[in-house]
Amino acid sequence: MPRLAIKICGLSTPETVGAAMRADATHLGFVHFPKSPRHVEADQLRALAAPVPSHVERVAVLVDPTDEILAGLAATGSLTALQLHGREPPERAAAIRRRFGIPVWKAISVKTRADIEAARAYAGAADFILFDARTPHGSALPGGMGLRFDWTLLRGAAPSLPWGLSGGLDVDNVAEAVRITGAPLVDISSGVESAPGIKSVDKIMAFCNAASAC
Ligand SMILES: O=C(O)c1ccccc1N[C@@H]1O[C@H](COP(=O)(O)O)[C@@H](O)[C@H]1O
Repeated sequence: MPRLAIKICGLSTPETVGAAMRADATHLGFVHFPKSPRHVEADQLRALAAPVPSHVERVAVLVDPTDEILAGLAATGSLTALQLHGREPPERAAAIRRRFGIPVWKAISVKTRADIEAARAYAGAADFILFDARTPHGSALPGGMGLRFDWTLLRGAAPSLPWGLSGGLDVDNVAEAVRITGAPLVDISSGVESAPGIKSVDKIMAFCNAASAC
């Protein structure tokens, strides 16, 4: 069976990037969204990603980004994927993929089974679907709030693209999440923090150990 892929998201310091690499995370995520406590500028992202070996994926997390923002990030030459975490429709995802030549992940906010079905519209437009919990109306952030959705909604869903699970994962629930959903990738941000935006080396290690045992 292929190993479970692990994405540690919202990294913003060399120490925690190092911890994620030592813990064998397969994907590192960098948030570029000024409202987020995890926001990193393009130069910071480039510096953080510099020591990361090429087999470890580097994913930028964005919310309804303009082409100008995307051009600045693409110019770092550091990224292997763009995670669109806003309201980008399939046409926008496809246009971004075409223009920047970087694989596109689309985050889908899930509350009901219909949300999971809606992801099918991204076949041919995006490369990967990330199912995340829907944040309450009026929230400051569309993700990274430690909220989970009903994982049983993914039972028998057979998504039309490669996919992963995020939203409210932590060291104590990751095994159950993978058992219920069969997710090939798990993505975590606030579950490996000691406070919003402050990643914990110990929590990163513990989460990766637990996920690797799945
Ligand atoms: O983490 C953020 O600040 C963030 C901001 C804007 C969009 C997405 C964001 N985070 C993503 O949300 C999911 C779930 O996070 P959590 O584990 O529930 O805290 C994850 O993919 C983050 O990349």
